[in-house]
Amino acid sequence: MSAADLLVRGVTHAYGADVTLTYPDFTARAGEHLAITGPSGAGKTTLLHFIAGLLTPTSGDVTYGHTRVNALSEAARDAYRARTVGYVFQDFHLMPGYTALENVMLGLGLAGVRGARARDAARAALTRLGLGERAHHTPRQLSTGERQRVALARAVAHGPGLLLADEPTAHLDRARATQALTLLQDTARDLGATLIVVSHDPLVIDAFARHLHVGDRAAPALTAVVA
Ligand SMILES: Nc1ncnc2c1ncn2[C@@H]1O[C@H](COP(=O)(O)OP(=O)(O)OP(=O)(O)O)[C@@H](O)[C@H]1O
Repeated sequence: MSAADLLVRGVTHAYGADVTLTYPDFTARAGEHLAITGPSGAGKTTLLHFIAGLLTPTSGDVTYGHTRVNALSEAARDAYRARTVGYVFQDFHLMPGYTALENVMLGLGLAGVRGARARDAARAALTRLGLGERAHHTPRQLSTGERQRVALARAVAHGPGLLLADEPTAHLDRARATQALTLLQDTARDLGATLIVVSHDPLVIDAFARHLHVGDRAAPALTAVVA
């Protein structure tokens, strides 16, 4: 899967009657790296969920290539996500009873890659991320940094065009955080994927040339600050 342009236009979202989030329009070109910043509660994770097709905004459009993600049926959104998106969740979301290899294979299965091909691709992704020796360990037997690398291996094994990461340095010390960030950026570059990272960590923000600021929802005018 090669990367395509991502367009976000006129997106708002209401969580019940109390919370309405309004987003700046922006475009991420194929293969671009973008950091989404902003205060806690501004709606950064929610925006990542729209892009991943995990959630449909109340109004507006999220378009990836020729796909209007918000207009897809639930089944089509699942298929879009499985084939097009690699998502590294803040808490990794690994299956505790499965080994690292099996966790990566599960993700590949969703993308339609099964059997020996899935095993080979999962092994290759784990090896590329320095986890070849840890493939048969379960998440509980792995360090936090290793778990994060398994989550990254699962996110990239199927060659997604869009790689999304939510607070990828949140659980790591500075040295590990730098390593994780470099890994994310290098992996995205190798894949030719568009990389979008949500973070309020200055380390992450400094590592990205392009930023999109999602403002506090109390402020009516939200602006995109694009370097
Ligand atoms: N399922 C939900 N139901 C109701 N409100 C929600 C739900 N999910 C998020 N919200 C609210 O929407 C707002 C935006 O949440 P979101 O998690 O997207 O923000 P964020 O910028 O990622 O925050 P943080 O930096 O603290 O993780 C918050 O006020 C949050 O409480």
